[in-house]
Amino acid sequence: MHSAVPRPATFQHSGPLRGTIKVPGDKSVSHRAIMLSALAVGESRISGLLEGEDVLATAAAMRAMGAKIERTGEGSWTVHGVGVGGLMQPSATLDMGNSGTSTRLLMGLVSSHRISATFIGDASLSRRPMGRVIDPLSLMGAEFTASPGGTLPLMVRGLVPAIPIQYRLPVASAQVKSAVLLAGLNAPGITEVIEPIPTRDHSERMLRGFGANLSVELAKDGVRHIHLMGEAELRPQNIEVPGDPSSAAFPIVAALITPGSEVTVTHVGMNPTRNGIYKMLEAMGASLSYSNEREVGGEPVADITARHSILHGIEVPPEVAPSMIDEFPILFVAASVAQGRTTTSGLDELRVKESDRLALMASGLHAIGSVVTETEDGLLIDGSGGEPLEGGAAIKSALDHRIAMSFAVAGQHCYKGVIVDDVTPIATSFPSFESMLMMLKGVEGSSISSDDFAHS
Ligand SMILES: O=C(O)C1=C[C@@H](OP(=O)(O)O)[C@@H](O)[C@H](O)C1
Ligand SMILES: C=C(OP(=O)(O)O)C(=O)O
Repeated sequence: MHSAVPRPATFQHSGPLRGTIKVPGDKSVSHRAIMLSALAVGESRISGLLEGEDVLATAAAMRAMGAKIERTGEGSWTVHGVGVGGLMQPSATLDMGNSGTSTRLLMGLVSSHRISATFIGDASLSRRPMGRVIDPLSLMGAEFTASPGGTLPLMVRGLVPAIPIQYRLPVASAQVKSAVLLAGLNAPGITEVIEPIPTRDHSERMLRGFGANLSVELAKDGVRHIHLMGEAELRPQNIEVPGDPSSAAFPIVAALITPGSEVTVTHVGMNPTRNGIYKMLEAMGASLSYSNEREVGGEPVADITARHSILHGIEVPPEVAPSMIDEFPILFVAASVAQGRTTTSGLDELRVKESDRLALMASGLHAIGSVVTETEDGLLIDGSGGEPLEGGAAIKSALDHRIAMSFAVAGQHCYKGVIVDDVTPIATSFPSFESMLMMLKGVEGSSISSDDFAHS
């Protein structure tokens, strides 16, 4: 897990950002690739895996439950699965670090195996609500002993045979959907998840790719019904993980707000359940172009070119939220330098991520001179109209990688730069973020720390 020693860094404005980069593999797809490979019978090969701390926590947990997982090269991994139903009793607690996805999806897997597991995590993860997965998994027969408020540390005891259920998601969450489906893999009969608001569908795509009997029916009212036949036998696969659209959003917004910039990010996942940020940036006037559109590992991908653009404020429709749920922090940065007001609502979920992202973005943007109003479920931002913000403030990243990266990008548009008090959380999802930013800025020696370039 990431070092307990905080590392501050200063991010200054620069000349144009230029270049072509590839961002690391998609975090959601990487977690699922490890988990499903570990449940297949035989050897799967994964390329382009995100080697960030969150995914490494998933890999360590699957190893502790019997899968053989090896790194064979940069981003290249082989996994010998144990078969659905074959997970073994872990001998120690499972440390999930900072990762909500690892925790919730693995709680699902353990729930339908004859094993028990204790999950622990860092201070941020230990505050996040697990009741949303405890509820359906209890209906499937698993037993839980959780900390007050349904938080970590918690213990799960699985049941075999688990009870297949029909479950309507009370919250738009791909993690809850996936936890139920993964538990359903080893339950006799059909597990059905009813999804009133669509969320990222990587689990559905990949389960089908591994040979599970899964169907999705779109009812007349637009509600998705996902059926999975349990006691599945998964066949090993070769999986290529697309680049993470959530990570790509940071260099893309940096290019959009920095005069003279042109940046291309290749091989970016363009799954329609994930690309809301790009749609909203375009609605704000962003110059984005897409090329080399193709399919990789069952997911659409494209190369995206972003050119500096005059952005204007918009009203973000709340129904777009699930398709860009992790991108609001960086959207707020774009909004803070746009012309006019950007309005967001329906974002209660942002309060239970790695941090309360509404509160932290509001206070941080205010501290660097942006005009922000925090509401119960969103932010209203009156942009600077392209003028740089004052900057100069020290921002708390609060164990939240996306807060750290958002303010690193905001530093690009501040007279006095931005100090991020701790950039170590960035390693959970985008370990090469700082060197990538320096490369685009044209700063020599991409391994020097951002403290160094701040004074160069
Ligand atoms: O299923 C996933 O891989 C994820 C789902 C989302 O969480 P919720 O399910 O809590 O919305 C997202 O915020 C997270 O980064 C990854
Ligand atoms: C919310 C996130 O991840 P997780 O829930 O897996 O911690 C994220 O990556 O922004």
